Amino acid sequence: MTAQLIDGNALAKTIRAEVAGRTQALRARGITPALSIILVGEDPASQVYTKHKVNDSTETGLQATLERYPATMTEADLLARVRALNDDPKVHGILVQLPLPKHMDSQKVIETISPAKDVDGFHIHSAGALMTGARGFWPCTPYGCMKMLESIGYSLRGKHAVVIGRSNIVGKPMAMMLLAQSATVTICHSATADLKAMTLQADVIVAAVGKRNVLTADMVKPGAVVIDVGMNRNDEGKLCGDVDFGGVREVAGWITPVPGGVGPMTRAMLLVNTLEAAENAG
Ligand SMILES: Nc1nc(=O)c2c([nH]1)NC[C@@H]1CN(c3ccc(C(=O)N[C@@H](CCC(=O)O)C(=O)O)cc3)C=[N+]21
Repeated sequence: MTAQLIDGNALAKTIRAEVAGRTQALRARGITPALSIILVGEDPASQVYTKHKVNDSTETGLQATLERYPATMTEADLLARVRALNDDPKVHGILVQLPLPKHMDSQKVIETISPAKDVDGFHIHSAGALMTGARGFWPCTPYGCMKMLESIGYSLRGKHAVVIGRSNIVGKPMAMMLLAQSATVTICHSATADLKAMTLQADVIVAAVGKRNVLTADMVKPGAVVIDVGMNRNDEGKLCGDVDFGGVREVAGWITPVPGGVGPMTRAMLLVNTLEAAENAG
């Protein structure tokens, strides 16, 4: 049996349509949701990603501004720019594209963003809110994964979810979101002794490592839901995830593709967070 596909492009489109409707309603009240994106340096992937985010925003009726600065920008100047955006009532969301040049302390930059405008959900305030169940912005990638599970009507209660990866932007917040839905959650990482023993017990597997073929067919319980957060290139230069898609799709019950899976959902949830930042302000 071949797994059913969870189509991130299609779901993201539905979410964007909802955001567009709510944005229109806000604009009728004189508030235009506005996102400021800061890109420092010339990283080609970052240039593509930020352009995508601006286009998504514009097409959905939000206002997005891309500010570009040279890699030689000082950290002090960047912090000053972030503070100015914090103080600008017309700006509802602030996104500083990562990675930043090496001479900057990314965490310090993120902590300078006002939690009310932290639409990436990377601020410690947002992380703490997620952990305690308080209101706050959820990081877009794991938030998008939760929406994908919701879209197939999947109940996490009592299920075993295995998250592979423990980053602050995906693995850890993903585990918190799954836990909040009453899943039993295991977080695996590079020091996990027997990854396969863990994943074979999983009803849901989220692969968020950033390495090809972290999850292969022999590691998956028949019928499991497999969510692939990876964004890698294969030997032919084609985009691929962390999951051996061809093999795993023959075992899993549901699977997300790369491209067209978690990536578009990440961008859609950024729009949702920005809209909600504007709704909160209005
Ligand atoms: N402050 C900050 N916030 C981020 O959210 C952030 C960041 N920095 N730095 C880089 C990563 C990466 N990221 C992606 C989001 C969507 C796709 C995406 O839409 N991918 C498409 C393919 C796009 C393509 O063709 O390259 C897909 O999977 O179908 C990819 C990558 C957000 N990031």
